[in-house]
Amino acid sequence: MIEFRSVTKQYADGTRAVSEFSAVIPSRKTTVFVGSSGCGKTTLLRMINRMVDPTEGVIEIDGHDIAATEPVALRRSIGYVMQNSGLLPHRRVIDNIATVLLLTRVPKAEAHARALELLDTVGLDRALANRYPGELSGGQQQRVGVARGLAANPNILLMDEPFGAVDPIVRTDLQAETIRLQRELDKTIVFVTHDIDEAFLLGDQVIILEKGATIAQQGSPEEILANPASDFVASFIGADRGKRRLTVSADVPARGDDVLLIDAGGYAAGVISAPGGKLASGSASPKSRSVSNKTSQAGDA
Ligand SMILES: Nc1ncnc2c1ncn2[C@@H]1O[C@H](COP(=O)(O)OP(=O)(O)OP(=O)(O)O)[C@@H](O)[C@H]1O
Repeated sequence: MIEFRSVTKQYADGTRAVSEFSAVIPSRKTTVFVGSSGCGKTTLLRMINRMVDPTEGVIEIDGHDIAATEPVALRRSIGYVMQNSGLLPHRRVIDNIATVLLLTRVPKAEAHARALELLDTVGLDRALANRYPGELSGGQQQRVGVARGLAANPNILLMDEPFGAVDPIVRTDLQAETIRLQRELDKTIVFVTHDIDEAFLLGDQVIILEKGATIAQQGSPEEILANPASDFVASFIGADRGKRRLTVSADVPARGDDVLLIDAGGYAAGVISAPGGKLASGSASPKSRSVSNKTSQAGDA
């Protein structure tokens, strides 16, 4: 569990990026910070691994104040995936994935063996191991970025707008992979996005933020959709615009932990079955939770 208690971050130039933020991020679930540009999402995320230190307040991981943990050690123990993958261009895929392991003095042969396993984990062919990042597609690069984030087998994985730069079809694949990985690997994932649909799809807990990382609403997608806490939230989730109709489906019987992915037209794009199920394209199956994002043609101009 990660706990923020009255955390404030004021940068040297006086910008108050985060103001007295308090929240609990449960273990082995996905929590999504979602909000407009500049509201403080990345600052919140980076305070978890001490890339940024708070000005005030306390952040605890499993009851331990992280201020007492040496920043480099903390950073290496927490996976981090960023937009544009952040891969080192002059290092092969296998070396990029193995970076943290090699830094922590894991023998090279062992680090490379683990990197190859991780290619399997993120659904990439091992034949890509010797390529350079520039020889991969954007979606493949992001998968390598996720593999690198997982290399040290961290309990916590931080993901900062990881799919912001890929096209919508690849993005849907990567989102499905993230759900599958969370189920298979049981990590605590903290995910940042400005895309509310992505937040509702991936998040067990969604925290909608306004400027200064002020919490507009915090809850499960179902809770937020059923009861937007304010006009701001209603507007942010698109509930009052007629542009999107976000609905919670109560009429479909639950079966296990299946998740139905619904495309922009409101059709079933696939089903992810638990545990560890693969995406089954086009099959419309019952689900325990679905967040439909039905985009009406008329309102989508
Ligand atoms: N190093 C810094 N020095 C000064 N101000 C900063 C610094 N980093 C971020 N900020 C400011 O803090 C505020 C929050 O930035 P942050 O990057 O956390 O927001 P964000 O919600 O992640 O935005 P985006 O979605 O655009 O990435 C912004 O006003 C930003 O300009």
